[in-house]
Amino acid sequence: MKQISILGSTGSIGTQTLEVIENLDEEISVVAITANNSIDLLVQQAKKFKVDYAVIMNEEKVSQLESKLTGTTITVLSGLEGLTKVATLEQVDLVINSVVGAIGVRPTLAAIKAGKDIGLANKETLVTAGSIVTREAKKNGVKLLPIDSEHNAIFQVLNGEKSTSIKRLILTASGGPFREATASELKEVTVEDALDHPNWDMGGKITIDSATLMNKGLEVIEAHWLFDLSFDKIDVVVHPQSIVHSLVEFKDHSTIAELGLPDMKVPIQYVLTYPNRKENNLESLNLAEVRKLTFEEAKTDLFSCLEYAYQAGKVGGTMPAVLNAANEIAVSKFLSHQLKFNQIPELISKVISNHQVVYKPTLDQILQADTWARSEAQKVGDQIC
Ligand SMILES: NC(=O)C1=CN([C@@H]2O[C@H](COP(=O)(O)OP(=O)(O)OC[C@H]3O[C@@H](n4cnc5c(N)ncnc54)[C@H](OP(=O)(O)O)[C@@H]3O)[C@@H](O)[C@H]2O)C=CC1
Ligand SMILES: CC(=O)[C@@H](O)[C@H](O)COP(=O)(O)O
Ligand SMILES: [Mn+2]
Repeated sequence: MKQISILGSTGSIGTQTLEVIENLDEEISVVAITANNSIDLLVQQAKKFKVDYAVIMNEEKVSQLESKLTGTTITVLSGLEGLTKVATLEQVDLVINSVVGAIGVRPTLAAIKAGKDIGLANKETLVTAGSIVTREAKKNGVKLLPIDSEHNAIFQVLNGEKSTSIKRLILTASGGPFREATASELKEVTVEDALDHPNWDMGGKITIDSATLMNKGLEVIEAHWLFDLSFDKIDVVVHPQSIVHSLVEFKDHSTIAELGLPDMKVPIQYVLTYPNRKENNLESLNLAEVRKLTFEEAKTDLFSCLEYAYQAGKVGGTMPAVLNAANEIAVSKFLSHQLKFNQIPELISKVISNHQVVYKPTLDQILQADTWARSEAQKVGDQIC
């Protein structure tokens, strides 16, 4: 039986992972689950899935969690140490990383060094430390199985095909809720408007990233590392229906895509059962009902985050970590009404232009750049709002 740890079990991907496991015609044992603050949901999941470990990131909530799990055999752990411990447990075969943000870097690296395969939803880990994560994965013979819908689609299309056969990848983007907005309308959008994604029901941070197109920018960098391709071979096309999850154009001009209804349970299940496919009760795609699949260019003049991500990716070194950290701060400021929507790219642009890049960085240098960018972003945020 496959044994797994789920980092971030209380989030959008985490809860859907548990739902897939519950409905799967294959026994998967959930050994450990983790949350940041959501104690009640964590306790409910821990009891239902009879886990061995429940981890709470926020150290202030440990005693609360302990008291709610009194009388069970579940071990309570906390903080980054707890996350790292459950990512490296002897009995675990696969670690699902569905936390949000660069906080996922250390547990992912620890899991890889312990020889665990990774089901990776947490794109910020690859954006921040892709060079080290992919190097260590190769060295330790572990699989990085992408959960992110576009990368999962490409992974399925490639199915072991050599990267030298690829002409280019084409990542699809929904365009987000402001695909048709003008520059002046973008200045006035609210948090509520930005959280209203047209096709996907996701956590707050990624939903804002989709609205700014930073999500697609992060995904371009994620694809660079996962599929070992230069940035000039990774394109983005806006596809408002989110039915075509991404495409690969091969050298011979065959272009192959993976299609489906927008439902993350499909890529999650593929990762859980990989390399096998299992029956499920999800809905079939009915193209006659969908009727129209449309495609258009991304408006990088209005959504400059996508351009900044390409630039940061091409510069390399510590720059993508800085882009990511600045974005994490900008999004959290926007969500707490301290920044306007159109100030998100402004803040990121100022932070990346103030950064002194370290090329071929060590993990410590990457994490230092991440820390620097967070504090710089706070300063810039205070100046511009
Ligand atoms: N949702 C989706 O459909 C998709 C998501 N992704 C990626 O997957 C990742 C997760 O996204 P999503 O599930 O939407 O996010 P959510 O915000 O819904 O969930 C995040 C999870 O991580 C936990 N968490 C949050 N902050 C921390 C922290 N500082 N330390 C440890 N744990 C933390 C949360 O705990 P708590 O509940 O206590 O806050 C929660 O369990 C992101 O990287 C996202 O980009 C990729 C493709 C699709
Ligand atoms: C479901 C998923 O993979 C998200 O990353 C999704 O792609 C977000 O939608 P956008 O295409 O709007 O960024
Ligand atoms: Mn995606």
